[in-house]
Amino acid sequence: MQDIATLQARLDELLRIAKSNERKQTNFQEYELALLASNNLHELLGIVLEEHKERFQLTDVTLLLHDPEYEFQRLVEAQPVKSSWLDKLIFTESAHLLNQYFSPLRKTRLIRYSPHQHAFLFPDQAELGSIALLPLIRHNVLIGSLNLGSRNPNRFESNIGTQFLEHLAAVMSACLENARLHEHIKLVGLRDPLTGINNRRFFDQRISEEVSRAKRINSPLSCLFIDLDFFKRINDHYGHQAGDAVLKQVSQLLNDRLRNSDVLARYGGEEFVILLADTSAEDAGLIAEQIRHRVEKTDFTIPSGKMIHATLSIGTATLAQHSHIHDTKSLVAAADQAVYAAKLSGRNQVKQAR
Ligand SMILES: Nc1nc2c(ncn2[C@@H]2O[C@H](COP(=O)(O)OP(=O)(O)OP(=O)(O)O)[C@@H](O)[C@H]2O)c(=O)[nH]1
Repeated sequence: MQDIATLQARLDELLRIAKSNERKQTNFQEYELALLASNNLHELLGIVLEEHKERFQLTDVTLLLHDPEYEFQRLVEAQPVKSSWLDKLIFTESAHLLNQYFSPLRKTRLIRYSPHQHAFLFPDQAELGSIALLPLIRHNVLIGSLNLGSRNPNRFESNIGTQFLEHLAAVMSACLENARLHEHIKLVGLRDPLTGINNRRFFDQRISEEVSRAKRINSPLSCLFIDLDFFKRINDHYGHQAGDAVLKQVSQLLNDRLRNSDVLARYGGEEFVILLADTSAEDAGLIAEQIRHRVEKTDFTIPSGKMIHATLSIGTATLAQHSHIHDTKSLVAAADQAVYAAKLSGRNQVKQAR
């Protein structure tokens, strides 16, 4: 009799566990479907930063993303962001910082919460007992971590199975990457979204046209490569929004200086390029010097309201008849070498390609 009762109790227990697992699985599946059905980055972030917590009865859910080029931040900031997300969406430029939570195995970690070690991942300062840190991996690269926090110290313990969580992390990584690419493609076009000026793709198309034209009418064509000096320091000292503000103001200043026939583009991060049609090497040098001087004298306003200074280095090159600079490739290469020479000679100066 005793045996049957024990057996029955055991069966009841197993049935209870099976039912609970089934509920869990359904919940995970529904959640995954919602992630997969999301249409854009903001919708996806809403699901992760808001729905996740309620659905799985957690105290806090945050997302840490590795964002060395500020791309995610820019895509997120392109639309209004709920203030409640600010403490839940964390960016880092440092792969090292992210790796330190997972290395070397990059496995899901179920651990006791330690304010000393984990406060960065949970800026809300909620009272947490245990946490799960899920590495988000895409194409073998650690792109971020999903951080789940519970007040209950026993909710995430190392002996609990992590299968569901690992599956979820894989789906979330794919969705994040997908949303990022999707937003990126929308922005690519021929304009640079930050500064509103032409982007490199536009420049690459236009330079071939300009070179053909210059050769056809036998007119000089000058190219200016412009690179902000020690720009990393601006980001490091004042934050990347300050760096962005300087980039915008520099593009405005360059734009104001040019004629309609000139071509201005953002070539890369803190690099700009200008094509000056019908402009000799000498005139290009004068224009470059004016630009350099104006930037040096400008008070750039950053979001904190502070005024800061910046300088830039410029390399100029001119395509002309009987010169070794005679096609697109040699023109770009010569201007690039000249700006490099300007940097080497101490920055905040103009160098002309020979
Ligand atoms: N804020 C901001 N920073 C950017 C952007 N694109 C690139 N950067 C930053 O520009 C910096 C360029 O750094 P470096 O290539 O080391 O050059 P630098 O500090 O300007 O030094 P020099 O060119 O040698 O004078 C990096 O820190 C990038 O993160 C952007 O769109 N916005």
